[in-house]
Amino acid sequence: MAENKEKRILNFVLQNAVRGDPQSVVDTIDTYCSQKEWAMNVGDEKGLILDKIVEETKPSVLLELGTYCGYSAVRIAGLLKPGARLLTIEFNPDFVAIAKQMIEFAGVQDKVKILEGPSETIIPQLKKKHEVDTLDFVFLDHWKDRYLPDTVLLLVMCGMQRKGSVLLADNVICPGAPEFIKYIRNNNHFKCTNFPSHLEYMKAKDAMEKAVFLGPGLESMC
Ligand SMILES: O=C(NC/C=C/[C@H]1O[C@@H](Sc2ccncc2)[C@H](O)[C@@H]1O)c1cc([N+](=O)[O-])cc(O)c1O
Ligand SMILES: [Mg+2]
Repeated sequence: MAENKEKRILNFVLQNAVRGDPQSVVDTIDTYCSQKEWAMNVGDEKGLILDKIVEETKPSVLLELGTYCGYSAVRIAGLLKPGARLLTIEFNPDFVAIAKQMIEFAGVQDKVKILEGPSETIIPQLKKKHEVDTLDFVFLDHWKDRYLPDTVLLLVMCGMQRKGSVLLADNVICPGAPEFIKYIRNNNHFKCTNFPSHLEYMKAKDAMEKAVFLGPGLESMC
């Protein structure tokens, strides 16, 4: 495979991080991407917001959309209680290969399963093929124009959101996900909170949006 930025990030981790230590892998990626080559990891500043929300949610079954190099999968997995599992969807096979090695080096392969393919195909398979009943936590960090359709897909699939399920979306300012924000903030089945921050490794403003599902309510969602 051609040498590319993602391969260089992985090699930097393999040569500089501590095997089996998720925090070391995360810190090493942050060092590389803040000093050598920018990359679209959630990063250290927004990563702390992600950590806090994962820790307070105490999730057992989690879904991530957009694995990329595996930075947030490793970061999240390092916080999970025994038996909790993270499914992460990635459709670019090159990124799947990088993320797989990143996750294995960090020693969290027993907590993380990469599902290769586009979210619109994989989400409808979660229940039957991947034995998902409901999701406790969903991290949206893939193509920004997929945030809304995939959120609706998760809802429509019934039972994919139990009362108290948490959706956390990266980049709601930069690059932005305006249709998703408009929908989720006007949907009275969700309680939304915005977390202002900055674009990873940059000074530009960004934010994350947390949306807690309040349950289907009278007019059932299913
Ligand atoms: O574009 C961004 N993220 C898109 C991420 C995309 C990731 O998800 C899949 S797409 C997919 C599609 C369907 N199903 C699964 C994965 C891609 O192969 C990539 O691994 C982004 C851009 C900036 N930025 O500053 O430009 C900053 C960020 O934090 C970002 O997350
Ligand atoms: Mg992002």
